[in-house]
Amino acid sequence: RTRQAPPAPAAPAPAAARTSRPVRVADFIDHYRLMSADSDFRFSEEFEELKHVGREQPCSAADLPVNRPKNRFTNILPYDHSRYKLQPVDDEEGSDYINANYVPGHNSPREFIVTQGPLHCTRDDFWRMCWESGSRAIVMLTRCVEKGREKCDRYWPYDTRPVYYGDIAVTALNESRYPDWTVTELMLCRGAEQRVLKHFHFTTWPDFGVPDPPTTLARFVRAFRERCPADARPVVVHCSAGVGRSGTFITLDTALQQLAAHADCLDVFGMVHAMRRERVWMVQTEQQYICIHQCLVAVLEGQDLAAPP
Ligand SMILES: CNC(=O)[C@H](Cc1ccc(NS(=O)(=O)O)cc1)NC(=O)[C@H](Cc1ccc(O)cc1)NC(=O)OC(C)(C)C
Repeated sequence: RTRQAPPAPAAPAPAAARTSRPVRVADFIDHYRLMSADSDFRFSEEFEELKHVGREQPCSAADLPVNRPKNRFTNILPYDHSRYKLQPVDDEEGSDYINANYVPGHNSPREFIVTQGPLHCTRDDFWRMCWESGSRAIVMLTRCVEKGREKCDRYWPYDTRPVYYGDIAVTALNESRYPDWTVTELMLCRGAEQRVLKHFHFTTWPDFGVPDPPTTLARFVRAFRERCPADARPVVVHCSAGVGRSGTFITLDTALQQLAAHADCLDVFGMVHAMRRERVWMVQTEQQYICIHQCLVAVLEGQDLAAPP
């Protein structure tokens, strides 16, 4: 009787894609040196692992014909499961739609509402989102025009005269200008209700790039946290597409709050992985991913990153 060969061992299951890569704070500076060696070779490898995260999720609302004109870019659409929904208006199809997603931060799984730079035709929806979400802060990370291209509508007043966006009146109360950002206090009025909202506008961050020097971003994050209302309401964050610069800002803000809370580890990979499950391409470029690490190294080295007074 011929002996049958034993069955071949089952092929090893493919290594489950990692969702986190925590680094001990005590080792972070050495970790940065290792990752950046050989022209950032290991940063490139790690960033590449994030490429497809979340991309299998549907964006059916964004794809509706009535909503297509509301998207600034054809390839930056909000996933259905995490999209911000406006209060529907009567039975108007698409009236609950805006290109925006909830994204987690240090303080809550829905700490941020990340959105595209408003279009002229969506700026009333943008203010409705700010009002209905109860937000008390907007972080803007693009200029309205960059290299001759419109990146974002001028959706807030140029001076102190009130401007209506739909049924919401917005009035600029005061403005503080610094070399790399401007903070404006805005009064919002809807019916008999009034509320103050702070607008933090970073003005020197080139699209697809990083601030120069990168640590300017850490200064801005500090300035934002020092002046942001300390409550649980969502912070609205946008750039032009609402993915690259917005994701970079949120990741650094989250990591700096973890350091301030004396965390033992930092998991930048895990933060970006979690954000990309909620919105596409959060932290868009490898340089932005490295910039986050450079800011964290500067903070750990004790560099003076005090925000301006
Ligand atoms: C590389 N550029 C882009 O992908 C931008 C969207 C985008 C993403 C991120 C950022 N940076 S930001 O998030 O930091 O603001 C700006 C713009 N998309 C477009 O320009 C897309 C074209 C495109 C590019 C790349 C791609 O893989 C698929 C389609 N163009 C486009 O949507 O054209 C319109 C505006 C006329 C409708």
